[in-house]
Amino acid sequence: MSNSLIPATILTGFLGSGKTTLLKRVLSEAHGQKIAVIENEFGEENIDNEILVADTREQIIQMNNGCVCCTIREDLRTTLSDLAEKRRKGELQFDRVVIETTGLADPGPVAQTFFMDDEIAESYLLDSILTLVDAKHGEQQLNDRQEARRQIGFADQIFLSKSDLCTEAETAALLHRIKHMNPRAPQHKVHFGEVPIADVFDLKGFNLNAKLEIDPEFLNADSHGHDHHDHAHHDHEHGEHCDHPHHHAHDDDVKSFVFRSNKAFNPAKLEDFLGAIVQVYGPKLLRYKGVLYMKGSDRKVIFQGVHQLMGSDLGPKWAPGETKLSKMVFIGIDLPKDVLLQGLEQCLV
Ligand SMILES: Nc1nc2c(ncn2[C@@H]2O[C@H](COP(=O)(O)OP(=O)(O)OP(=O)(O)O)[C@@H](O)[C@H]2O)c(=O)[nH]1
Repeated sequence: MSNSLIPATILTGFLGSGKTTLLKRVLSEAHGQKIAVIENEFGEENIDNEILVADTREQIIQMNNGCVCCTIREDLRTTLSDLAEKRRKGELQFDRVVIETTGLADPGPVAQTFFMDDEIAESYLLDSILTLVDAKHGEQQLNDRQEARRQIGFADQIFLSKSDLCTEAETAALLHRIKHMNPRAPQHKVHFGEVPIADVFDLKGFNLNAKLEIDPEFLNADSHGHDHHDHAHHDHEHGEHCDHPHHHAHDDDVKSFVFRSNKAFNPAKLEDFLGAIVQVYGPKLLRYKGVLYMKGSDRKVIFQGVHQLMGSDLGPKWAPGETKLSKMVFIGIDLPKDVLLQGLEQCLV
């Protein structure tokens, strides 16, 4: 038991988005689980016994290779390493770790800490990044602050708080905008942090074998224009179409695009291309993930990454009768979509 990897969850969201509210709720509902919480700020409130709090100062260090996108949080590394050691020695018992970032934090260096430091990677498994968005102030925050937009781009799961303070139309518009920034993160409204624990833990956002879930509506909207049906239950004033005026009003720098093809990839070409891409665009790439159809293999290849850190693995076999298809989603800041799509196209057999 103590030898198994400790799951870690990053809880992020802009100032006042409801992180603490959600965390308290989760801690009170996590029946039987002991959760270590790491906060990168001092809370003035009393923390009960089950919660461990470590004071951590914001400090981002640059790694030797000089890549600005490959940073780890040294304070976090030390805290995680101390916690794991205490757990090994039996001095502390906990089943998982939640890291609550400050509202202005960039989740990138926090996430990378789990992949770039061997000692941390041997003790922990990053499960997911959860991003809270304030329904009332989110629109403005996304307009004004890149931190808020990056938090969306990194997310495995979006929680929308305070929708009780907004109209249905406002909420729908915000969720629509977020979906374009990050199509792979499911969206859930939360009322004062009320969420089923299954939406919070063991999401396997960084698991190479996890299925790639992209909202089919998004795929349709992206590739075929406006011939799809709109979100079933929202009574959008603009009817069936995806191109609401609000959609065009925001040209968010955090964007996503999807690559799909029925043709197989040439593995060597693709490896070269992706290697070059992450070298050049690493700082701008937030998250990317794909299920790949490779020539010469009867198995799926799964890949995913954060900034320049990319991992890939053999997945399950293509099932008999299953349509072989590559599907990749890239989420980043001002990515040159056309260059990347054309480049990928050229890696096909
Ligand atoms: N109306 C409403 N208020 C909420 C909801 N969720 C949280 N709040 C309130 O929003 C305020 C901020 O919530 P916090 O949980 O402190 O937010 P936070 O993200 O931890 O804030 P910082 O740590 O300052 O970034 C508090 O007053 C909460 O009670 C919600 O669903 N609806």
